[in-house]
Amino acid sequence: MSHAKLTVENLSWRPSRKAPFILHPTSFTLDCGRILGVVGANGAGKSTLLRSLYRYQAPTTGTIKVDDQDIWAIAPRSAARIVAAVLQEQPNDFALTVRDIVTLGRLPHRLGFSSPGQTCAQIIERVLEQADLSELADRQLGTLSGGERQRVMMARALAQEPRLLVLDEPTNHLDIQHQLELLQLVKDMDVTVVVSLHDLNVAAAYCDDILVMEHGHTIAFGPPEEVLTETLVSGAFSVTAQLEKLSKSQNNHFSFQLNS
Ligand SMILES: Nc1ncnc2c1ncn2[C@@H]1O[C@H](COP(=O)(O)OP(=O)(O)OP(=O)(O)O)[C@@H](O)[C@H]1O
Repeated sequence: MSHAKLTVENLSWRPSRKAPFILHPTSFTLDCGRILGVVGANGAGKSTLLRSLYRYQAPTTGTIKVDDQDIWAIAPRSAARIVAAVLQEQPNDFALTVRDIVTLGRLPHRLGFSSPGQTCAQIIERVLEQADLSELADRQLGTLSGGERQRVMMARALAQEPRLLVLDEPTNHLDIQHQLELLQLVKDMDVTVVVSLHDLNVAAAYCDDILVMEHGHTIAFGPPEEVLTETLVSGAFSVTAQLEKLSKSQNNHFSFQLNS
């Protein structure tokens, strides 16, 4: 895998010509290998932004470039060699085994209907191990827990060897250990990442940059310590946010109260 620079310029989206914009024009640059956390209240437009980034929903305006390649100007198969996604919705290929599903991640790299070669098999075994799935490799998807399935989707995306990885709330369904392991895996990978997260403390701990959305607008972009202030977070989430330094870890930590 190799990471890439992501350049988003004037990106917007609305469902139709007469409909209001759900994503208002947004521009940002994410440097090679950085992790961008996208945060915002329910309905702020996070998934809408991500859908254009993983080439599912065509932008109404603007461009998305991974290094110099405009992902909406190339064929879907070529784009699938550059961008991979892990989504909230999980597939229902219940009869396929974990290894079958992870092997699907290699499809964009295969010629026609050729069968997977030795390099491909090595990549699959490596990502199964990275996602702590080696022991489940021959189990059918339908027999796995929600958290195990989520890790399978992560392994499939890694098998794609993307330069940009887009994750829409990837820690849903995961217990604390597997949440931390998945985020550490993301951090250790040689790939540029855009991830939507609801937990601001997790976002601050694992992301290099944060993009805050409110009503379809990008209201802040930058390193967590600059962006995630009490005032901005309180406004974006309509709560009273309090930031304190934890005495043991010295990490910044948000706590929240309903506005009185
Ligand atoms: N195809 C569509 N047609 C009309 N409205 C849409 C469409 N897709 C999304 N929306 C609306 O756009 C808004 C933003 O949705 P989006 O899913 O991007 O928000 P989100 O920040 O990901 O929310 P959540 O945290 O709840 O997942 C929501 O009000 C949603 O109902």
